[in-house]
Amino acid sequence: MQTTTSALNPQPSALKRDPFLVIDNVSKVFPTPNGSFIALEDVNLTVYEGEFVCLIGHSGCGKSTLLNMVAGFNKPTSGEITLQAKRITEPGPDRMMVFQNYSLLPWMTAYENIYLAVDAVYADKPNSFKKEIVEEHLQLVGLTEAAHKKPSQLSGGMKQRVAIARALAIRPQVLILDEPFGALDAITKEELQEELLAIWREHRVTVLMITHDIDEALFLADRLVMMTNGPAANIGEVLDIPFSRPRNRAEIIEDPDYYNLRNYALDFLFNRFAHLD
Ligand SMILES: Nc1ncnc2c1ncn2[C@@H]1O[C@H](COP(=O)(O)OP(=O)(O)OP(=O)(O)O)[C@@H](O)[C@H]1O
Repeated sequence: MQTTTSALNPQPSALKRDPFLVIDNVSKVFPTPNGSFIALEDVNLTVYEGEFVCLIGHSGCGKSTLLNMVAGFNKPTSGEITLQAKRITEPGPDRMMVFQNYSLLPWMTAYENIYLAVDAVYADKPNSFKKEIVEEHLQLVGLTEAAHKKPSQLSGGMKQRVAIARALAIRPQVLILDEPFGALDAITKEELQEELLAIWREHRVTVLMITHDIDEALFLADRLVMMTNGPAANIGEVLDIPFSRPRNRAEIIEDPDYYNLRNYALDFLFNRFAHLD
């Protein structure tokens, strides 16, 4: 069942808008040698245009399975996912995904990695147009100087900046991030969180992001979707994150609501839906 904690938070203005991305009664069953495995059951979520939504839940609860279906890599066994009322059945340039492991082509430079994606989507546009997009997005993530370096010559944070620039260069409507900062050190992670918020503010792209870090979710998200444990996982609760934007990390952690929300999410994960193993 999906609820919103009205005691802690006011109704977000987002709820008055038209639905943008709708996950409607979605279940996912995987065939396995031991029979069917129900990963997700009856998942419902409505996301509004321009929202930043984080998903949290224990390892193996089905977060990636859910976002892979939004990306179109996988199909629901039952139910449907729609973007602007159009059913998602396959991957498309309107939804771009960024993974924890960067997934850059190692033999290509940062520039070439982004160019390849831009070229695939804007094949019939002139070269000058495509080059301009690549340069604009390298600049957006502060990598103009490193444009001609290959992934092996880039730090983890730089590689993830390239991956984010590549995804945004396609100008998606939805940016899907699967634990994008999970492999980064704490300082780089905070820097990239700030950059992501600045980019999101400017592009007004709708973001769905998996994280294992409650503080990261509280800093970034408009809403935090908390998933129950699998098998047959679904959405346990959705927390509205009320902090005004632009957000300032130092101010947020001074806010008593921050600790109320943090404790609420911790209680959900480690008491109410503790991982038994
Ligand atoms: N192709 C598949 N075949 C069978 N089972 C699968 C398949 N893909 C995922 N699963 C199972 O579905 C469940 C959800 O997996 P998923 O990767 O979505 O979890 P997650 O919440 O993203 O985990 P993590 O946080 O560790 O990345 C797990 O039990 C997993 O073993």
